[in-house]
Amino acid sequence: MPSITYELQKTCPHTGARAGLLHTPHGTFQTPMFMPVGTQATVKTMTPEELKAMGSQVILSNTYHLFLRPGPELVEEAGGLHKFMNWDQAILTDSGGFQVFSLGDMRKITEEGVTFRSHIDGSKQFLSPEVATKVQEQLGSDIAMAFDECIPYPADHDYAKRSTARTTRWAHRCQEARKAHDRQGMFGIVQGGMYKDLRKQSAEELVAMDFEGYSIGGLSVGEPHDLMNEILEYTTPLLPTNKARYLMGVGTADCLVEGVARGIDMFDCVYPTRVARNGMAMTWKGRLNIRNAQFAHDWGPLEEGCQCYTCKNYSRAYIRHLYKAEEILALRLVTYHNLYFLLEFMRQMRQAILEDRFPRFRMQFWDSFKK
Ligand SMILES: Nc1nc2c(CCNCC3CCCC3)c3[nH]c(NCCc4ccccc4)nc3cc2c(=O)[nH]1
Ligand SMILES: [Zn+2]
Repeated sequence: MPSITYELQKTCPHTGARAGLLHTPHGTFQTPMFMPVGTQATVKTMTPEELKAMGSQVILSNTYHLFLRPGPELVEEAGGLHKFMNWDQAILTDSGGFQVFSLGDMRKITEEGVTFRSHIDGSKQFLSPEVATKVQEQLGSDIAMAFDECIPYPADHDYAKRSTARTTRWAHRCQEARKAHDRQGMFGIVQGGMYKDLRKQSAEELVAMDFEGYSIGGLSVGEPHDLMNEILEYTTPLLPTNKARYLMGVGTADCLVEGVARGIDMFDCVYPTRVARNGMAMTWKGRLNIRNAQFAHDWGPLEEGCQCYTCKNYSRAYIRHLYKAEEILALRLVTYHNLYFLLEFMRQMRQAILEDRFPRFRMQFWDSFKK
């Protein structure tokens, strides 16, 4: 019995949207689901209790960052990530590919793997399918990601073809290197750039390797939303319906609703937590920067009707004051609201799918969402 199983509950008859459950060794979570990002073994400014209170059931952490600091050995000594950070629900770790490739010219890619300089102390480091697989086993996440190259945008067909073929060979090496199938699942990551022929080949070859789930990588890398949706529309149906699909790096309401409409079950993004630290609050009508002078005398909540801890206890005027005074509580209150907003957004989409009214939900969203 694999450690990760997806249970399909309902598919929307008009779109590709679906609702389901993902069963993991650390509990089951509902899909579609947004996964808050905890890069360095913490979702910045939030405690595990607050994350649970807002309904978060799965969080992300990262091989790249934890490999460099504090090192997988220390986390292993703690008994794994769950014990280290006191989180007893599901954890998904990214394989570090994306972060290394975002280092730009501080890295060198070969068939063997990637050598790069640590962004912390400039030391020479090496990541490969084997190293990334071992580190994720030491971290003890419930879901690990295969080690891949996220192809930049734009990229020509020849580069995308060669890179995707290497990512497929790397995926096979990850499968070969795994030793913890019983307690850790691994997702294959579909690449192929913006080329449908390469997406098809990547998906088919990864599906043949029988991963516990599949990510669609190489998107949300600066391409227009229409192009992302076109690639999603083409690629998702190539993946098995009895396994979860995870779109990496997507975390704004407009992209989430279109990803759900095309059959995506899981999403992650640093966006809600990152922009919160800059005063940006996410709302059903778009986003607002609370530091703006227009909110100085605004005694209402960040968002009318929001049931989150922040909106039930604090005014826009107070939160604006906290930002102006550079008070740490400001970061916590907007982070809480942004994560709650996205989790609530996913809950409402899931409910709409289960009640056969997702197309109406999607239309109403677009009617009220201003860019
Ligand atoms: N392995 C892998 N990871 C990818 C990621 C990282 C996903 N979050 C990982 C977490 C683990 C820890 C850190 C993040 C991506 N993130 C994005 N877009 C984010 C765009 C964005 C960036 C900043 C703000 C807003 C949007 N595209 C991605 C593609 C890939 C990919 O192909 N392969
Ligand atoms: Zn709120």
